[in-house]
Amino acid sequence: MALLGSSAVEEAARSRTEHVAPMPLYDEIELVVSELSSNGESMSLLPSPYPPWVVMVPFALPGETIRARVYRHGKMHSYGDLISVIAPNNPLRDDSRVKCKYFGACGGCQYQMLSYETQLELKKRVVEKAYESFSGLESIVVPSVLPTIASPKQYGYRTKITPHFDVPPKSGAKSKDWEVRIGFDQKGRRSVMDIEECPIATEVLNQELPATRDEVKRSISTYKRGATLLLRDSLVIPPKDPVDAIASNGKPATAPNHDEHICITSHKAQVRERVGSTLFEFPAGSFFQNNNSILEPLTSYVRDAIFSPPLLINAAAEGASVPDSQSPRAPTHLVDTYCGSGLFSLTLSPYFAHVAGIEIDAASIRAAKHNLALNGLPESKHAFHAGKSEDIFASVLLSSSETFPPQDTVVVIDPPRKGCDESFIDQVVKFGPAVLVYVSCNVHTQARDVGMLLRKTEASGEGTKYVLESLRGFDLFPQTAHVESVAVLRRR
Ligand SMILES: C[S@@+](CC[C@H](N)C(=O)[O-])C[C@H]1O[C@@H](n2cnc3c(N)ncnc32)[C@H](O)[C@@H]1O
Repeated sequence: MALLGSSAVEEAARSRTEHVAPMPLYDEIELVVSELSSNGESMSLLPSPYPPWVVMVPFALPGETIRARVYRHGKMHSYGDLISVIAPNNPLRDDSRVKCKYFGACGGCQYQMLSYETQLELKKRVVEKAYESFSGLESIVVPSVLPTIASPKQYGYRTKITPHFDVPPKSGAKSKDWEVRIGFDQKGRRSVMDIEECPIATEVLNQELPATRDEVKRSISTYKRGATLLLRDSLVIPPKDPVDAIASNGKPATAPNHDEHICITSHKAQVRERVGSTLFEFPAGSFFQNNNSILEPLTSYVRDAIFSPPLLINAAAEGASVPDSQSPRAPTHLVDTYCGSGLFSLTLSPYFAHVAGIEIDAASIRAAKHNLALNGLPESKHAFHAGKSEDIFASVLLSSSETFPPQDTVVVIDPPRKGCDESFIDQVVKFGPAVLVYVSCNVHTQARDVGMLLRKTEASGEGTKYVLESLRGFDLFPQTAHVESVAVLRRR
């Protein structure tokens, strides 16, 4: 941990004191916060005469003097609850900004007391630090991180929430006063908080939540174990068959309003979302990004990053004409790996002659194929493959029916939080596409994979070289410490 300093870390390892906490559990302690961790928790060094030791406390800000109670120890650090802010960092902190009555206890949001500009700046810093610490790349090859792109909606944006609950203990003293709590995890605890509303969730989800909670409370005795509920915002899907549009009284139903939002609670039911002019339908239980308001800016950014590299934009802005030999030819083929129901393949489809998608979830692949027809896109130029990216990437690209010339191909990589399998990176390196766009909700695994990709390319000795052209955060998760990161790599 940088805050401790490498000599303190080495000394603790030598003396085997890394796990010897210098204070007992539940001690209350006064701290001055040094900085924020990438998950938004404050980090403070214990004051002298304690040995070097960090205490992580949520909901506190750099420069603040706080009182905290330690509840868990780790290696050279402990976790504490915030008891009070003795000296707030004004104007960084403004508690009148907080819109949620559960803020400060719920584990969902970390940043409601901050201005939105500060949140964006903190997320830029998270991307910078991730590349400093996890990419293994020399700073000279890492470009300056561009300002974080703001979310058009900063509250009321979450299109999916998953409140959960436990069942009553079978017997014992606790079972007498037990009351069902339906909501989200309490910060730093394994206990569920009872949550009646969530201001970062969309309006229809908040409208539906009371009825869903009441239903669980009414039927709690029928549950053998705890469960997780699903509430998903959807546009109304028009009936396929005109017969469906006949109301039960036999008269034609009033025409449904297809821009109306409804709440879907069944995993198997279809959800509809619109991104720009592209419609997506997918099963409610399958993956789709949770902040619809920023998806059009995100997909347009990826398109522009592919076709208008910053070098060309800068040259054009300065009035210089770019010689043909220097202007890269426009890619014609797109491979969307970890494609879900086709967010990138479908929104970018008009700009490519051939598009392939790879996704592990067969239901999402069925949805992607359905979404082609939904948007009137030709089946002939698209191919969606169900399977693991690491198992089928090379075979998809080498199959005789779909030829993807590496020098004309863009590969979009958008894996889950754990990042890519190394064997997938090996296949990408071997293939050597013209452009790589790596989108990730975990900038730490992204930095690790991008570093690996650049080193493996250098080591391959095939003469292929990539430039890490741009890095930028997108704020898919306002009020929280999470950031989506987009890295663009171009073959030179
Ligand atoms: C972060 S999501 C991105 C989905 C899509 N690009 C989007 O933005 O809607 C990651 C996707 O990767 C899929 N996935 C997970 N492991 C995979 C693997 N080994 N190979 C292919 N897809 C995988 C998940 O099912 C999920 O749909």
